[in-house]
Amino acid sequence: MDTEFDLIVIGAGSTGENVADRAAQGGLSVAIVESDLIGGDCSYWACMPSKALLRPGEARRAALAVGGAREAVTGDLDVDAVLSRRDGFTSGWDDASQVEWVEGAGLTLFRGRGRITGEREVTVEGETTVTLRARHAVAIATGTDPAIPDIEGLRDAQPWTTRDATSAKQVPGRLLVLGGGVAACELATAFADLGSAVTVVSRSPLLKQFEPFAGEAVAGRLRERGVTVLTDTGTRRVTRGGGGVTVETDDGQRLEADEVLAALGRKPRSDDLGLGSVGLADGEYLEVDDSMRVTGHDWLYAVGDINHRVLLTHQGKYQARAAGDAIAARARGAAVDDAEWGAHVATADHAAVPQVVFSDPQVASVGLTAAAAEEAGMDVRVVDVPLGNVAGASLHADDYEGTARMVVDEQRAVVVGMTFVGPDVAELLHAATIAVVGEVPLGRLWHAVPAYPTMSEVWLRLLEAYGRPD
Ligand SMILES: Cc1cc2nc3c(=O)[nH]c(=O)nc-3n(C[C@H](O)[C@H](O)[C@H](O)COP(=O)(O)OP(=O)(O)OC[C@H]3O[C@@H](n4cnc5c(N)ncnc54)[C@H](O)[C@@H]3O)c2cc1C
Ligand SMILES: NC(=O)c1ccc[n+]([C@@H]2O[C@H](COP(=O)([O-])OP(=O)(O)OC[C@H]3O[C@@H](n4cnc5c(N)ncnc54)[C@H](O)[C@@H]3O)[C@@H](O)[C@H]2O)c1
Repeated sequence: MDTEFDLIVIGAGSTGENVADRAAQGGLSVAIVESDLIGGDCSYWACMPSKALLRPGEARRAALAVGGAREAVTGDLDVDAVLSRRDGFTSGWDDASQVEWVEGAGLTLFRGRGRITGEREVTVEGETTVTLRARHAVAIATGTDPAIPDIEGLRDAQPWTTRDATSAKQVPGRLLVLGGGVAACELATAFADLGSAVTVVSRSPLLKQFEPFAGEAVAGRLRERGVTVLTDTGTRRVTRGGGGVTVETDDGQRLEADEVLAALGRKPRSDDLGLGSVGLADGEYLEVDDSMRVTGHDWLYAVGDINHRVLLTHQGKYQARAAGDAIAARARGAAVDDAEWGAHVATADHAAVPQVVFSDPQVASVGLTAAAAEEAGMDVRVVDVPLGNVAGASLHADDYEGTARMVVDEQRAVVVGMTFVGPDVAELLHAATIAVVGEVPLGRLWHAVPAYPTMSEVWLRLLEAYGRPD
């Protein structure tokens, strides 16, 4: 068995697969090490199953919002059918098709736990133990685990994590969701759709990293649908007993449910990676440059969630393309284009990250919020328009409600941030991403004509509200 490769990748999630693939396409021999399912969290316990749980409720709501179609909706969701469709997306938590892909991509797969045991050396504990050596580089793409913070009784209560919620086989009658971030909002929406009586307990407003109107809209709709949303309320204590769970909040409320979901952020999967053997701290996120090279270690890369730049699948894969190409270029002794926006760096991580929250309503944003742009010292102008006034939106759904916000850097007259909130706004986002990444001057955007009657005409409303530059 070959044990020496140009590149060894630890972790075959969406990020690790892409680092390995790019490097292999660049002519390197690549080993990829995975201790669980090939495909990682996104395929089995995060993006795909969560969106599969959310989509049926969203489709039902979309039909209910259109007169004529509304009359055809005669029942609730079929929970078993929803869970079974979700199981289809995770292939029943079987990674055979991903293994086929790995083989087709020319990668060598080692199943087992990988640990760094020295410079350019990885030991894999699987059915047998094998020590691999890297001629050029090792890339860590081990992702994150759900964090269980030190809330009294929480760990002992064995809460559901996002992993349990996305792979749930049953729908709890009453579900308490702790947290107010993206996972909490999406999973509260999904389980409310599936019939749970849901209570959300968040120590801050919902979705606080987005424009304030986003979390307000999501909290408003959850409440309209009967979900109890407690914001600015911490959790004091959690106890499990008598077949259920009790949560006591900081403001003295006592909440009971059949299950509690801790959607309270993530922690790095780096506590058992052997980082100490090369002078790095165990259990921490890894600090990297824009080509994902770990500070002070020119042979070591950290890509995706594990570097904590942006915890999103598409951004991890973007980093992976840059890092895989950079590793291949450096191995060949070729030039590395690491200038801003170059081929071998992930510049967009800093100020042009797109994200969609698949809540009700959806939230789609890219770049900076108004507050973040101001904090960055920009001369900011904010333009808000109601999406419901756009012809395409009024056709899309009766009484369509939504908001679009454009954040402009006045000095450069370019868009630095955009947020859309409303039903089905996800697909509006990429045009905004192009405007932000391309730094398209506002005057030129007037020539990007949105088709009539689509929701994209909101761009025209935003430009008109801003005023045509001379
Ligand atoms: C509920 C939920 C929903 C989400 N939805 C979205 C979404 O809609 N869109 C989006 O962009 N992002 C979403 N995210 C975030 C997204 O899931 C992560 O950003 C993404 O999965 C990170 O990919 P990764 O490859 O870095 O890590 P992972 O996917 O976690 O992959 C890491 C892999 O490394 C393996 N591994 C770890 N340690 C070792 C070791 N020592 N040896 C061998 N193998 C090891 C693991 O088993 C795993 O397979 C969601 C997250 C959650 C929790
Ligand atoms: N659609 C998507 O793109 C999507 C969906 C889900 C998750 N994700 C990503 O996955 C990552 C994890 O999601 P998440 O929602 O778990 O993380 P998050 O960081 O978005 O939210 C964590 C929440 O937990 C709260 N919290 C943390 N510690 C707490 C404590 N001790 N007591 C009370 N509250 C506490 C925070 O205030 C926050 O509301 C995020 O980066 C997110 O962007 C993306």
